[in-house]
Amino acid sequence: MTPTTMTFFERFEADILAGKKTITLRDEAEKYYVPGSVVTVSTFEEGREFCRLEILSVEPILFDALTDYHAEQENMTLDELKEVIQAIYPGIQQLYLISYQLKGLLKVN
Ligand SMILES: CC(=O)Nc1ccn([C@H]2C[C@H](O)[C@@H](CO)O2)c(=O)n1
Repeated sequence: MTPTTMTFFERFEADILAGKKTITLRDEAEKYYVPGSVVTVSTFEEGREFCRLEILSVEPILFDALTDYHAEQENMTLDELKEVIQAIYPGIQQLYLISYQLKGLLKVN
């Protein structure tokens, strides 16, 4: 079944809404997103919905193949990006690069 939701750590919300963060790198468990589908995005911490994203592509990529270009799309340096990924997924090699575009903001209650 096509996933319809995605979570992000709250600290990345502003960058996503500003269009500064246009990819995310996830593990095996999140490789099932479907290009063309739209997902509702909420914060991991509180489950607060804040936007909708259209999934543009999902591609496998190895941790060791990450470059400055990927970091730029995450609005980070490559060192920062690698540190973030290792903190979330210790020791991971196989990642999935999910690119997306902002489809709409969700109203704050
Ligand atoms: C909250 C959750 O379930 N998982 C993740 C995994 C990754 N991210 C962010 C962190 C980096 O910007 C990229 C690369 O992994 O994606 C996230 O916000 N939440």
